[in-house]
Amino acid sequence: MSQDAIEAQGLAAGYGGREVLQDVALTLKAGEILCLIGHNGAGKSTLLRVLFGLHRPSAGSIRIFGQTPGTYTPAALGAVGVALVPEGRGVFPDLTVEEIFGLALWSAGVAKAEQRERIEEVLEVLPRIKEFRTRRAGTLSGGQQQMVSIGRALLTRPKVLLLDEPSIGLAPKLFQDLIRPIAALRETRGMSILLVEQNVREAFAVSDRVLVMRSGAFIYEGTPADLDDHAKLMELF
Ligand SMILES: Nc1ncnc2c1ncn2[C@@H]1O[C@H](COP(=O)(O)OP(=O)(O)OP(=O)(O)O)[C@@H](O)[C@H]1O
Repeated sequence: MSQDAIEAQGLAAGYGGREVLQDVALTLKAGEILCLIGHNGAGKSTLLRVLFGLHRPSAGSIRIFGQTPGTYTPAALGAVGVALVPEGRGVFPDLTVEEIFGLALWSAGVAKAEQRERIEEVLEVLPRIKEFRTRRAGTLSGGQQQMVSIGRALLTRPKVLLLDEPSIGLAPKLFQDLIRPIAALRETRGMSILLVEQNVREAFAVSDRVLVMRSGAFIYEGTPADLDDHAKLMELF
């Protein structure tokens, strides 16, 4: 039985008859940080949505730790330890950070007695959330909202984290401060991370492997060091 975190074969998906992903095969190894890059519209978000059961593929198969969940829905994926942090943060602006976390724990069915422990765990990874935990999300900066969005995903103790362009709207230093503690969860918890990013410098610094997508298919696979050559990267991107 495969112990890869995600193993997808022959994935195809699109919108209204227009194919966006074509015959995509992807393996995310257990405990690996895999960076997915590509130009706008290449299909990266569509792939994450397919992997998280938000968009139904027209062909292909997906296994999570060697198993195919009975129903391939976000709830079923959440139950086997997959979490998605979508592009654009998606935090409810009128709720406080504590309320957002409370809602996430409630929807994940975490018993009241365990909720505090889960929140403390997240605050250990992202301690700066403590500074603004009683504030409404709509009043927070982009970086703070991104922290809340990732923190909310961590509350479910995911084994596999799908991150869709967490650097959007963040200064490079802020993104570095955010991504490094998340990447460290690979070491401390064996978490596997699929990171879609445009901020190549910071993303490569934490990644084991890189996939480049163009027009719905992978055109290159290598290590961050292989892509150190700026000209090569530009040619692929
Ligand atoms: N809900 C949708 N309905 C119709 N077309 C869509 C939808 N979402 C995405 N698309 C189209 O699918 C293609 C791939 O989009 P996708 O968002 O997956 O790319 P991406 O690589 O994540 O790009 P970006 O970096 O801009 O987010 C694009 O042509 C986009 O316009």
